Amino acid sequence: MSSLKSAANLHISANASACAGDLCNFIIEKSNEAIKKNGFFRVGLSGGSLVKFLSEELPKKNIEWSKWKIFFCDERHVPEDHPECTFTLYDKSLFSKVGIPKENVFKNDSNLTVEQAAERYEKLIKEEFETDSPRFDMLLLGMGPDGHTCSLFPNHQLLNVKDKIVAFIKDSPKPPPERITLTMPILLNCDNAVFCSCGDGKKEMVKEVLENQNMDFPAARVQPVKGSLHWFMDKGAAGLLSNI
Ligand SMILES: O=C(O)[C@H](O)[C@@H](O)[C@H](O)[C@H](O)COP(=O)(O)O
Repeated sequence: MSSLKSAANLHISANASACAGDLCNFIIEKSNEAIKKNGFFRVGLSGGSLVKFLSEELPKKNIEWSKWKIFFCDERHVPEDHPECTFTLYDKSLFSKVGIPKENVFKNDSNLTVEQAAERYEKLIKEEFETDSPRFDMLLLGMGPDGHTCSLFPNHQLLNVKDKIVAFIKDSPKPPPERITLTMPILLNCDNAVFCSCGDGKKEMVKEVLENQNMDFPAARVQPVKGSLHWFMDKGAAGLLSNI
């Protein structure tokens, strides 16, 4: 089996700021391709450090925001005024600045139970994509120090969910505990799975995932079947990779 590192497109920048710039240039290139082909760019965003990277760089770019349809790869199931709500973090630092139409951002409904919220979000995605097997143009992913991505954590039964597009978790090892998340089959059925991981603190896990392809770690399992895999990193996160 070829290593994931050889299958992935590696983009290694000098530092996190350069990585954010390279990532956003790539996102715009792919968004323009998707808009030209389908009229829209349908993208899933993760939380964490990605919020800062995208919010710092994307407002500087010339983007047809009315052609973007934004979903969340995962979302903490908390009220919108909660400091950990990924939608609100993006809304304050990005959406409110670029004037993306509100109807183009598909957010969680925290007034429901987490079970109901997952069901609602799955229905929303199926309706928007007009199919029961939606294929995102791009999923923007982070990787935690434990190798999780979205809200798919190591040794968690959620990793094996195959009959759902969106699932819920009530015992997330990364707080807050209740979240909704895209499932692995959706991550594998997208045109571009794009990880962004920066900082020395990620280098051991980056090696485990990309070089050792240790499938205990969810991020190692993300290799789109008919799509492309991209890893945007700074030198710190890529520090233990050989022959790069
Ligand atoms: O909402 C979340 O918590 C994220 O979606 C989560 O999956 C994140 O992407 C990773 O934890 C990496 O986060 P960092 O990039 O901040 O390390």
